[in-house]
Amino acid sequence: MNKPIRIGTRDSELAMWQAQTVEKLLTNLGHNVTLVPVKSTGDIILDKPLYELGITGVFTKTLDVALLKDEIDVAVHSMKDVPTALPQGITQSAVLQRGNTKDILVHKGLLPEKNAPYKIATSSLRRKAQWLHKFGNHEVDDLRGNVNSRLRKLAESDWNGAIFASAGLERINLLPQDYTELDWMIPAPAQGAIVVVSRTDDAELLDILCQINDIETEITTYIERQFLRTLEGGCTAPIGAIAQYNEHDDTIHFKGILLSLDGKQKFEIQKDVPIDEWKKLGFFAAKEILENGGETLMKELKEQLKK
Ligand SMILES: NCc1[nH]cc(CCC(=O)O)c1CC(=O)O
Repeated sequence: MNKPIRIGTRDSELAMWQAQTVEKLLTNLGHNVTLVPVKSTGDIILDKPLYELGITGVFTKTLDVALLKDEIDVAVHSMKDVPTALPQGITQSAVLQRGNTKDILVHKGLLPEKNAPYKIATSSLRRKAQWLHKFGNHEVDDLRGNVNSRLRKLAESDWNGAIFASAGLERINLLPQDYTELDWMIPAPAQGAIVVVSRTDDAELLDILCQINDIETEITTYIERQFLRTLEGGCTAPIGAIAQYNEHDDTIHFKGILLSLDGKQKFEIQKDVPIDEWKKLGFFAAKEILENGGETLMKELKEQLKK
C-alpha cells in the first residue's frame, strides 16, 4: 500500500506496546505504518467498576468509532477486552501469537492461606469469584486503572496483594519480584492474546493483516470466546475459559468456568477433543453448563449486574 497504514491505539503503556508490536510486524513485511493514539472511555472513567459502565466494549468503543469514521485503518486490542460481537463493518483481521495466559498475584511477601486473614484487590468479577471460592473468608476490594496505576495503588495500600494478567506486566517489564502464578485460576477468554481489527470493506488491508495471523491462537481464542458468547448473552459475568492445543496427539484441551459473584456456586467443565472438533467445542461446553444449572445462575447474574 502507498498510504501509511494508520494503527489506532489506546495511549496506556500496555496498549502502546501492543500497537508497536503490530507496527513492527507490518514494517517487517515492508509496509509503511503510523501510530495514532486515541483516548478511550474505559481509561477516563476510573471511579466506577467496569461492569457498572454497562457496556462490555468500554475499551474498544472509541477505536471502533475512529475506524468507522476512517480516521484509522487498524485497531489493536487486548483480545479479552473485546466484546464477542464486533460492530457492523468491523472485522477481526488477525490474532497474534499468544503470550502468557496466566493470572498472577502480586504480593508484599505474605502468601495467601485459607484460614488466615488476607486482603486482595481486583476489579474483575471472574478473579474475585474464583478467589472467594477458594478463600471464602478473604476480603476482596475493587481496583481500577491501567496496570501502571494499579501497581502504584497496591504499593500505597494496605492490601496484601492484587491480581494481574501476567502478560500485561511482562510486556512492559513491570513484573515485580514478589509474585506468584495462580495456576488454579482459569483466565479470561482470550487472555494474553492481541487482536487486530479493521474495516470489513478494506480488502487490500485484510490480505496484508492475515499474514500476521497465528492460526493456533485464532482457534483457541475462538473456542474460548464461543464459550463466553454462548453463556453470557450480553452481560459481564464471572466466566473464565482456556483452550490449549496439544501437538503430540493433535487435540484441544479445554477448561471453562462460571461462578456466582460470591464464588459460592461454581460450574466447571473440562473437555479433551480431537482438533477437528474445535469449531463447536466452546458452544457444547457452554450448553452443558447451561443445562446443568448454569442457566438459572446466568439469570440471577443478569439481575444482579443490571444497572
Ligand atoms: N482488563 C485489563 C487488561 N486487558 C488486558 C490486560 C493484560 C493483557 C492480557 O490479559 O491479554 C489487562 C490487564 C490485566 O488484566 O491485568
